[in-house]
Amino acid sequence: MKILVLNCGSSSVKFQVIETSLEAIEHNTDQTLARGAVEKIGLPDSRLVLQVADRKPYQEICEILEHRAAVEKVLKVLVHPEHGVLTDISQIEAVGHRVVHGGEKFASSVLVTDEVEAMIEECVVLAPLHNPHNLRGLRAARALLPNVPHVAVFDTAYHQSMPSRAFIYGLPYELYTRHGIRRYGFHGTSHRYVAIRTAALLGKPLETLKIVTCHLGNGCSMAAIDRGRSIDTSMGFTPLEGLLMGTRCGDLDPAILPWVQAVEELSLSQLNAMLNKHSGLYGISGVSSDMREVLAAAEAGNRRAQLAVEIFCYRIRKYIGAYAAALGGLDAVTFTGGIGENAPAIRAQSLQGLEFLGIKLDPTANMAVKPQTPSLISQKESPVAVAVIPTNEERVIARDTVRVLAGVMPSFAVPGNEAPR
Ligand SMILES: Nc1ncnc2c1ncn2[C@@H]1O[C@H](COP(=O)(O)OP(=O)(O)O)[C@@H](O)[C@H]1O
Ligand SMILES: CC(=O)OP(=O)(O)O
Ligand SMILES: [Mg+2]
Repeated sequence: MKILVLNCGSSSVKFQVIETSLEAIEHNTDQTLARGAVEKIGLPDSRLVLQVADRKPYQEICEILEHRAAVEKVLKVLVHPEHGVLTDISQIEAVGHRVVHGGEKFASSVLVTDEVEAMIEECVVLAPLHNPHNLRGLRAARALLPNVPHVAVFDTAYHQSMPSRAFIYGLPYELYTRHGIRRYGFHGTSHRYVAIRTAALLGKPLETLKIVTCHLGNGCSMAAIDRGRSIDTSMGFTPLEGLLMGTRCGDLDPAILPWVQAVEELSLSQLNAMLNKHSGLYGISGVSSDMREVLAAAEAGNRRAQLAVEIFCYRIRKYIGAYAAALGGLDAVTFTGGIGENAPAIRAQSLQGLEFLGIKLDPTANMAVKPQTPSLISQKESPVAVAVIPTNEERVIARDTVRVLAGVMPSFAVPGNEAPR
């Protein structure tokens, strides 16, 4: 089946066309036919980029004002006689959508109906920065491709297996029962995919492994995966908690917030912007939110850039220790995401001093990791394996679309793990 995968952000629509099937999933032979993005939606210099294997990337600058126009543009370029990969739009048999927040309503990927769309709308209050854009893309695609099934794949669904001790905060319980304030966790499609690929790389059944996965991109999160199930994760009610990120602060003392708000006379939206946009690597280094630039500045002797990198790695190390304890043991640590896959110095520094846990990094293998190649970077005799696995959230979305349509999509909910309502 040819599946169109859409990941709609605030100012971008990322897309892929993936050829997959139940057989392809089993043999890991799915194929990406095209990938691309519409970026800078709403600005006069919006652009469309399309990459097709063995062809020069195609780019077009054009004014695209909103998400529906962006999705329309994507469909148009996909059937373009010269640049496209499809002869006709009817070749798209289904559409898979990334939806960031599914709340407690969705513990699995689902076929989109009007009722499901309304339930996703109800989750907008939980993720005001992500869900409205996802929903806009979903609606546009359903309107433009009304005759094919649409499937929603949630960042939060995989973490619905967490036990209540991991997802309830130490706040008045009514905040949970009335407003759904709890840890949800994000990047679930990525954590799930790299855990499965880690088991395959080790040649061991996933059901026997305790794995800590580190998704380090612009947003960063870690998960403790016990025999294939997420039992804890570092992001929380929103994608702000946990690790230090490009522009997000991660863990902090919540009492800082009212204090800073008062002393700096900030509005709520300014406070939100401070936490989400002006913190993290960028806020500490003052250089950039991009790890490559922060590393270059650190290398050149910039003390604040060095400190930002140190804090970034130290926090990963703390979470590895915490999750080894939560899991009651550790078989593997896996790195993924733009930083996790491409920055050997960050991997090495994050694992520094963890030999006592059985983590013995092979420095040569760590330096030798090739792009887009699953690699083992621990020493042969290391009790804990360390892996680098390229993530592929779009592939999971395409696969889940096939699974949902075939009626073989599992639920990640674990009976007994719910909290009293
Ligand atoms: N070679 C590299 N060395 C260090 N960091 C890198 C490298 N390549 C990419 N990155 C970092 O990866 C991050 C982006 O990760 P990515 O997973 O692509 O982001 P997104 O979450 O937007 O998908 C940026 O901080 C970028 O600097
Ligand atoms: C949920 C989240 O943080 O997503 P991203 O990493 O794409 O920002
Ligand atoms: Mg990402």
